Amino acid sequence: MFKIAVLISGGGTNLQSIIDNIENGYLENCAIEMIISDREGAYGLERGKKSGIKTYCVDRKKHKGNLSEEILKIVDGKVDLIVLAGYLSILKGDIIKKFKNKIINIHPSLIPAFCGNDMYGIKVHERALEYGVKVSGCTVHFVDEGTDTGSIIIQKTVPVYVEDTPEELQKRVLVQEHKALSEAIKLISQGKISIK
Ligand SMILES: Nc1nc2c(c(=O)[nH]1)N[C@@H](CN(C=O)c1ccc(C(=O)N[C@@H](CCC(=O)O)C(=O)O)cc1)CN2
Ligand SMILES: NCC(=O)N[C@@H]1O[C@H](COP(=O)([O-])[O-])[C@@H](O)[C@H]1O
Repeated sequence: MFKIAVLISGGGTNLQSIIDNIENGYLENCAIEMIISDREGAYGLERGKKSGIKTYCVDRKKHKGNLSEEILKIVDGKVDLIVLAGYLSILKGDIIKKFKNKIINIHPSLIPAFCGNDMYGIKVHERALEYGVKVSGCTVHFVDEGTDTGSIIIQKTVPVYVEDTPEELQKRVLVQEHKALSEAIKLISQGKISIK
């Protein structure tokens, strides 16, 4: 069984898409071993509890200096892949080394556009609309020491309309995020991803 830890910070629709794709057999050899949030009250934790998945909260405020170390203690030796699904804290230190090319992230833009520090959530779509892009989308990439700098695995595009609000663009991109994330997990679980 290909074991996954999913890290979240908010509503957890990307997490839910993984749960659903395991249940419907698309991710047939995968299992979510645990869900870890960096903030209390993240609705993604409720999603996990409803599906009988072990949940943890490693609060980013209580663990200001050792957040990544605390997460490593939970996942070390227990999972094959760590999935950042709307996770808004930057991972640092040993976890990056120990899980080299075994941590992936979903970002709501076509990296290298609209990414990096302070680029998350609705802000990404606000910047894209301000810039006037005609195409946006999402990126699944490996996580390294930088922010949104790891090797790209999958990208999916969406059209951008001049009348779009940030919320409308976010909603259109989110549909593609849910597809891209499970596609990447499936390929990795099948050993079909290699890095040049
Ligand atoms: N080592 C890495 N850790 C993380 C990465 C990564 O690429 N490398 N990706 C992020 C997810 N992310 C973009 O996809 C991202 C998340 C958060 C931020 C950011 O600026 N966060 C703020 C705090 C926001 C909050 O807590 O509400 C900050 O750090 O000041 C940028 C990009 C996950 N981890
Ligand atoms: N840079 C990271 C980032 O912006 N992540 C974004 O947060 C949202 C979380 O939604 P969810 O909690 O419903 O999955 C998603 O759009 C995800 O791409």
